[in-house]
Amino acid sequence: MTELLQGATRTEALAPLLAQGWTETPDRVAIEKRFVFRNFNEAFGFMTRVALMAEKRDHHPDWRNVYRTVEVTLSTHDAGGLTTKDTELAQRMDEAAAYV
Ligand SMILES: C[C@H](O)[C@H](O)[C@H]1CNC2=NC(N)=NC(=O)C2=N1
Repeated sequence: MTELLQGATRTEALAPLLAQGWTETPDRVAIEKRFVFRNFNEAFGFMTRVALMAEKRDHHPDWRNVYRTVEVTLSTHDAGGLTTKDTELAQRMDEAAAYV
């Protein structure tokens, strides 16, 4: 199982993501972000790219799509919080969102 991010390692791993619009959930076991695209086609294209990536990594987002917005929450369930699987997927999602 991937180790929980804790202490200074956690702070360092989260810093760039918080600067890119990710926030910690109030219970601190997950990070979340709302992506807003120009239209549904772009939103669903993003979800398609991320879905393939998530399946390859066996690490999947909790997400909700309404028209052109996609709300995402990331955590590692079996670790009970945040791991590098989440911070890495978050970074890849930001890259996928920029590719529209
Ligand atoms: C059995 C399988 O590896 C696990 O259920 C995986 C699948 N995808 C997952 N995705 C996420 N976000 N967290 C997990 O803990 C997780 N676990």
